[in-house]
Amino acid sequence: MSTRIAFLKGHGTENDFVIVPDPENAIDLPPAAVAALCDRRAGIGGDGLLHVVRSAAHPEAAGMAAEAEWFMDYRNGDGSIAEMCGNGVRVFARYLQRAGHATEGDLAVATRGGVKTVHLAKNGDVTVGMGRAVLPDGDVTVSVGERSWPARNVNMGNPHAVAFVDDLAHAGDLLSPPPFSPAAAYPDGVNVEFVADRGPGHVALRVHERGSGETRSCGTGACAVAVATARRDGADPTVTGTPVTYTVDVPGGTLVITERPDGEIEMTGPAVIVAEGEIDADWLEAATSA
Ligand SMILES: N[C@@H](CCC[C@H](N)C(=O)O)C(=O)O
Repeated sequence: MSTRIAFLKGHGTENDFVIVPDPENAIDLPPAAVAALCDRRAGIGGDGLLHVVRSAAHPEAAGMAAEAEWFMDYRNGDGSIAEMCGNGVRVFARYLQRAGHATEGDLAVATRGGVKTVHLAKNGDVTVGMGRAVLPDGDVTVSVGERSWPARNVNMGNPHAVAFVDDLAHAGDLLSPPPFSPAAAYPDGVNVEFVADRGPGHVALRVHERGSGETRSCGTGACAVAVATARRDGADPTVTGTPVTYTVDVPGGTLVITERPDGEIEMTGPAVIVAEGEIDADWLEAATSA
């Protein structure tokens, strides 16, 4: 009988993840294994994978172990590595709570983007301190078919291009990454958000994620959108001392983003575990070497 590997499935505003608990970092997860697990037809299916490892057991996180017991080793659906995943870290915290490693209240989680504080609320919402946005200078353009838009370059630990559009349908089918220029703006690729106004302090987005394609939500993307919209609207809490909050509708739900006067950004939304089961290790090995 083949070995079995435990997994769970979860989502945050329908940004969905395969969760692989592996406290001692004993499971080999090369990019092909991650892509096989995230495959929606031949695998379990997910926009990405959350490898749950004790910080002390992972070479990229050992330096954060004193601050955060657990490391979110996040992978995109194509197996590539990303610096940060905002919905992922909220689902990661929900998993830790379910597994008895965390309780309601605050929890520190190590990520490639540094240690993040996550708050598990009584009402089921999960809030994460996402850190500060960086807005590099320089004009960026993104395009879809014949249309192109100026975009705001926003770094949330990972790269984003935020384009304001009249109609979200103008983003087309988003079956391939929207071209951008100049190429030097994003040497490692980019997540592209298309944003439409819905009312005061209220926007809606569609997103094409680097390494995952169009997804139903992107937490770092929603934060990038909130900051880009605030600056477009002439609001900068670090200058005025007044926090700014945006409701961001994503295809899979709603996220609430607040930028505080110290520049720190908080994101709140749901995080749900929907299933758990076992992966057949023989299948995974075969799928990985195929
Ligand atoms: N869905 C995530 C972002 C995941 C990483 C992204 N695809 C990248 O490559 O930067 C989120 O919720 O932030």
